[in-house]
Amino acid sequence: MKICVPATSANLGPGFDTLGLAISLYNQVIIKPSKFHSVSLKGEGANNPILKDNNMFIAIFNDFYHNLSNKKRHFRFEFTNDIPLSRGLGSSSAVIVSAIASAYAIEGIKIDKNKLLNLALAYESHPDNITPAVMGGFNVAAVKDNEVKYIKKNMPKSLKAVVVIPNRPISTQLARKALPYKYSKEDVTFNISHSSLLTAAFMSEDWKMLRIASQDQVHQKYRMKQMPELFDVQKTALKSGALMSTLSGSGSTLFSMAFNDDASRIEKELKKRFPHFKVLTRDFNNSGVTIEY
Ligand SMILES: Nc1ncnc2c1ncn2[C@@H]1O[C@H](COP(=O)(O)OP(=O)(O)O)[C@@H](O)[C@H]1O
Ligand SMILES: N[C@@H](CCOP(=O)(O)O)C(=O)O
Repeated sequence: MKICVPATSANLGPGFDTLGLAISLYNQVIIKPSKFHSVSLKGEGANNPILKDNNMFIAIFNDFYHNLSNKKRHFRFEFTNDIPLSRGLGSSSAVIVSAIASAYAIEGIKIDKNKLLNLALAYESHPDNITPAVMGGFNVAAVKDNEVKYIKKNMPKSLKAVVVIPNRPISTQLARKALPYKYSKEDVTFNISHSSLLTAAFMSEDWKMLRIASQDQVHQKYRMKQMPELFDVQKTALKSGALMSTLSGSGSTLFSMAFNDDASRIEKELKKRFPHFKVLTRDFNNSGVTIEY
């Protein structure tokens, strides 16, 4: 059985805890019945002791598996991770979503994607990564009575994501604590207007509007000053023709969106200016988590 889940970029500037989209960069796990419990890791985090000794995927999988099954079985888990850890590309959401999906799949129980999303919400309270991780595409999401209410739009093939992944992580938990407790009415109004405009721009495919609509006053400046080079990355991406360039989730990745024809020039420029960071160009993902039995 094979589960594949995409990376996600949340917030998209002003849409704090609300907007997110899925990128064609994946974590994959193959699970096989086995005589003993065993784990193999390839790719991101392969040498990280946390993933070997205290793996969040295995813990969540076990929570669900023990509730769903009355059999005592052991498994071999073969992970191939392309989503970097704590870089703002939704690695924790990918783990949560794929672990829950795996526990159902290994028991042969079909799980509706809406149910999967709401189960994932118990592990990550903000819905902006888990929604695109499950559904794919661009999503606007809110939580009401422990349920995610969302609207999805498929991303067109004419656009690409260009991501700049720094060599240092930022923990989402700590980055959330770094934000102010209170905001001025001006900042709140700024974000409501820009987030609404951004959503309308995605829905109507008015891509030229993104540069203005993706501005934010609520989280980026507080987080990016911990890694001031990120301001230069953002400026370089926009100067090279990106439609928008925003801190991906809580960072440290900078996400930019561009027309296909502009993406390779933007990638080249970013690689030249920031040789110590990883720069990737990817399509968007519209299918979300996939399960192969
Ligand atoms: N492939 C993985 N396997 C197991 N746990 C993971 C994996 N990727 C991330 N995690 C867990 O998620 C944490 C990172 O979460 P977080 O700081 O929210 O980063 P991100 O911005 O990438 O979502 C890691 O410290 C680890 O506990
Ligand atoms: N809205 C959240 C998004 C966190 O995304 P991640 O990919 O950094 O986990 C936030 O901004 O805290």
